[in-house]
Amino acid sequence: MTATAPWTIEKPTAMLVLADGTVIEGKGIGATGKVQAEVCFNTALTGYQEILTDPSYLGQIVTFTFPHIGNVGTNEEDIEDLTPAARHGAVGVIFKADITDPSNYRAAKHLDAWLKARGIIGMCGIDTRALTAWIRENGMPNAVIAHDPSGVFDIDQLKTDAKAWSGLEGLDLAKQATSGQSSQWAQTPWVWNEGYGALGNDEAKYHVVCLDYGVKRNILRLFAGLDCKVTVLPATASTEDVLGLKPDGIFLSNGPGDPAATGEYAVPVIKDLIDSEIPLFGICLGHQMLGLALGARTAKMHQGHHGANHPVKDHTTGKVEIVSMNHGFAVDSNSLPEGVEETHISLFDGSNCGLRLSGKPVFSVQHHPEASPGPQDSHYLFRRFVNLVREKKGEPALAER
Ligand SMILES: NC(=O)CC[C@H](N)C(=O)O
Repeated sequence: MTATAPWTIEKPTAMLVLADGTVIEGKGIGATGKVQAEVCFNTALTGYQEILTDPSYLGQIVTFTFPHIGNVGTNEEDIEDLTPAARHGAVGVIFKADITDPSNYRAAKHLDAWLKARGIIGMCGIDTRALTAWIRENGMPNAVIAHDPSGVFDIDQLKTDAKAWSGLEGLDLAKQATSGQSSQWAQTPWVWNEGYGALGNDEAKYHVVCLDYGVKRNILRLFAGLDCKVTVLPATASTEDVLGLKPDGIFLSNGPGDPAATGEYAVPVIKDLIDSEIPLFGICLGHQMLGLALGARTAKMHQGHHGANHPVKDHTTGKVEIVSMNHGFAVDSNSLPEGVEETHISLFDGSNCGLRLSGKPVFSVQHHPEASPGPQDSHYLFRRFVNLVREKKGEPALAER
């Protein structure tokens, strides 16, 4: 008797077709249909629901290197996008193993049903190690993922679709991922056995304005946990919209797509905000856009950084933090103009992970200090930001760690 590999598919109901014509067969899961996107791999062992709902993944298909995804089901709490109805997040997903029935006290829905409801097209039963190795070798490919329970696919058409997609480079997705209207945020971080809390109006000492390019909820919660009420503004907000709110601090959020493609509407506003002398903090896309506003360049990476186990060094303290990452573009360290200091680097490849502007309360990081999912080593960056606000008000600094 010949052993059958667990990923052998008798009747494929899903296809991943890469722009170079590679065809990978699998079993369809989640929503049906087809979508063009870039494939990236994520090495996190936990937190699939937060990953899939991170708006920074818009335009991407995530292949998880961890083989068993879905074991703890899904719930209403672990969603990261501000407007879940708009479904800003990953558009496709790839797992090695099929999804098992959930086993967790927080599970409210099977991952397969949740993927269907959210419109995420998926496939399982493929050798995700081989796909990951392919991406490491060749870079993140443009592709089409298709799921059809009939098992009938027009492969030539899928190849044409995969080739025809112009990719993430030059693509502005921040305008699409932004919540598009102003809103208030006061929810504080999740606490074991208690769930999420709320910051009362009289407890809010500071007011932070967040420019939303596709913000994750846990970033806003960490601000609220440090006595900051947050006003979230759309990506296209003007300098006057921001300054009119008289913020104590300004935050530039994470988000999808190419930072350089936001140059026309967002970067000029960020330049004005730097001049305002109000403490300014950026994360991921916000970091890249701040870099552009300061005169640096950004570039597409080969395989990007997506995971929850990346070592990053903070030059300002000499400490190494293990962080959550999700980016496919990066600020080119060699392009940092005078007066802009590189504060953090990736210990995987030396790429830029942070900057600050000398003489101004302005800094940003490439990684995701809010974690969600991931280690919480970088939470100190939120205190670093609040300390800039406190310094301006003549208040003593909080301990960073
Ligand atoms: N997480 C993010 O904000 C991602 C930023 C940008 N879209 C990138 O891929 O590099």
